[in-house]
Amino acid sequence: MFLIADEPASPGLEPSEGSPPPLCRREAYLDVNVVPEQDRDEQQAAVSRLLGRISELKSKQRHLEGRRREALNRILDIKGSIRVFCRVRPNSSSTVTTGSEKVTIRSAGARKDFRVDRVFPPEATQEEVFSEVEPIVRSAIDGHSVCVFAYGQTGTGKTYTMEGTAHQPGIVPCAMKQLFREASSMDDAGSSLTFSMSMLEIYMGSLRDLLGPKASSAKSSLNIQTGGGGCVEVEGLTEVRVVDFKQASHWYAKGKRARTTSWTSVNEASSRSHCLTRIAVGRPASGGGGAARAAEELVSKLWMVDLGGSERLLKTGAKGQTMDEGKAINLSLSALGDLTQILKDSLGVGSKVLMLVHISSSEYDIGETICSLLFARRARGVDSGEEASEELRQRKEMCIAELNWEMKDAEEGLQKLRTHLRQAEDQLQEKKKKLLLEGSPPARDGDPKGSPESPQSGGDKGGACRSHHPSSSLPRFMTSTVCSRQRRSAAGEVNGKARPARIKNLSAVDFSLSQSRSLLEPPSRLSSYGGKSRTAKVEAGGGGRFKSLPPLCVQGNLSCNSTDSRSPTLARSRKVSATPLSWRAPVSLHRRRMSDLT
Ligand SMILES: Nc1ncnc2c1ncn2[C@@H]1O[C@H](COP(=O)(O)OP(=O)(O)OP(=O)(O)O)[C@@H](O)[C@H]1O
Repeated sequence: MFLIADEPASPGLEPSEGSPPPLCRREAYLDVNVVPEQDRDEQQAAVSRLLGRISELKSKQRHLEGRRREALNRILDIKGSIRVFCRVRPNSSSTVTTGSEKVTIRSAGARKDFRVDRVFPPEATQEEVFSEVEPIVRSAIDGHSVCVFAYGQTGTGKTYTMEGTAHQPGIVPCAMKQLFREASSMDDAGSSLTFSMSMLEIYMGSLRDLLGPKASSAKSSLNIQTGGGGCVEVEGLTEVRVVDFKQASHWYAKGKRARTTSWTSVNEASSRSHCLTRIAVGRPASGGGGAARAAEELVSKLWMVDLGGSERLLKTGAKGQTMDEGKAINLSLSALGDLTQILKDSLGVGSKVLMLVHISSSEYDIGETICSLLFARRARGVDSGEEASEELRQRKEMCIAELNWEMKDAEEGLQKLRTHLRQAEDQLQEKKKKLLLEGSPPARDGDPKGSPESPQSGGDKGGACRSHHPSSSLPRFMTSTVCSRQRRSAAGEVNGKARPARIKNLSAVDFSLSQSRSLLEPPSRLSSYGGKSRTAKVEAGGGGRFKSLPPLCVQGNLSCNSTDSRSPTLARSRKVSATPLSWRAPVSLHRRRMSDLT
């Protein structure tokens, strides 16, 4: 059988009565689309070989993606699962001086140093800030839940850092862009990821859905529901599926418009609320288990939170008050108390928390600046000025350098693999086309050899909804006191068992616990701090998975390996029934108490 070059490819086409003249047949024989009968088997074999090659490349790709992911996760573990950065707002003042990990406050002949994980001086750009945040955001793609908080005195640049401007985009838009970029570079695995977005604010004690239809954008009653496995859902919260950065930006702009801002004497566009942007990254649950199982998704959440100004009440609500450090810290803890219930499934084992503390360098703001830095110290889990020994720091740095190398190596390997994969897939398409033209169906694409496990689904996915009780692993600065637990148990939460909960009860309890705790503590002063060092954070057991690392990395207290078996995942489809009660007033409750004190 011959096909004529200009004719449409019609499998099984036979020469008709008025067949073309011999010349025409001869031309057709020279055409590239013509596959002589005897070549068919060879073509089929070539297709099979290509399918095998593609399968092999994909398997290597999964392996390298796994290596990259593990290396990143270990880097983040070594750096600490709760990290604190400090950004200093541009101001012409010498009260605050900065090093790469140190902020120094000078006032009235006194001086105090505060250590954080990274300092961004006034001249730091948005790109510089995001470059440090980026690995943490990336781990959301890898299946970990991530919370990024901007905290600090009003007017110090929290919204600037999180939202940015049209020309200087902040963390939220940059993170959205990065998530989609990462997903698109992951080929098959990336295309199975889903992204959905929600925005809410906590305003005057109520939750407001910022992406809801106009009618419901007024104060609405959203309930916090805790599923059996500890998964937290805000019932009724709008969740929009987004497929690219453009869509995500559109919804983000809508949410920002709905956010309540108003004028205060301190900041012309002061945020009067905590604004929470959530991007839920969904991936198919691995492990088979039939159609029902396949329909399930594992979800990790990236929360980006712009907290309301930390001292507004003291400065604008209670004018003329002398700054009291204890009260200010108390207020900041209370702000986080607002969020405890909403975020509790994203703050446990395996999750990454980043607190971006914003300070002003002005002498006038020194009280709030110190409060913010004290809070940063507390959040970081370092109660004393003593830091890890120089030796330990060096070991950490060595380990991180090795793991960075490992990650870079894997990324380069992935880059090459992608090129080979593209080439093989192009060749396969060519071959298939030819076989189709020939009239014989090409061999079916088989699944890649080996397990079709999604690269994101294996291993420790502490960030995806977990079946352990999340409150058992909340960061220390968000955990409850004995007093609050007693009150909580009186309110009906028995033995920490997860059960449907309304935020009204728990949030109010968390609030008062934070408050009572700080009020019981003596006000902090520049000179006296005591407590534990942070070295325990980098002590990770385990070994053997990074055998190529130098001995330094696996000896002593510090290991590049960390395994965590306590992070089973929970499919998002688990939901609990609605409780038609709204929650209200923890903030206003708190404010009343604060004003009682002032
Ligand atoms: N690093 C910075 N570089 C340039 N401008 C900044 C920077 N930080 C803050 N600003 C500017 O300072 C002003 C106040 O910042 P912003 O609104 O972000 O403060 P905020 O901490 O979010 O305040 P509030 O808690 O009251 O909402 C804005 O005009 C912002 O553009």
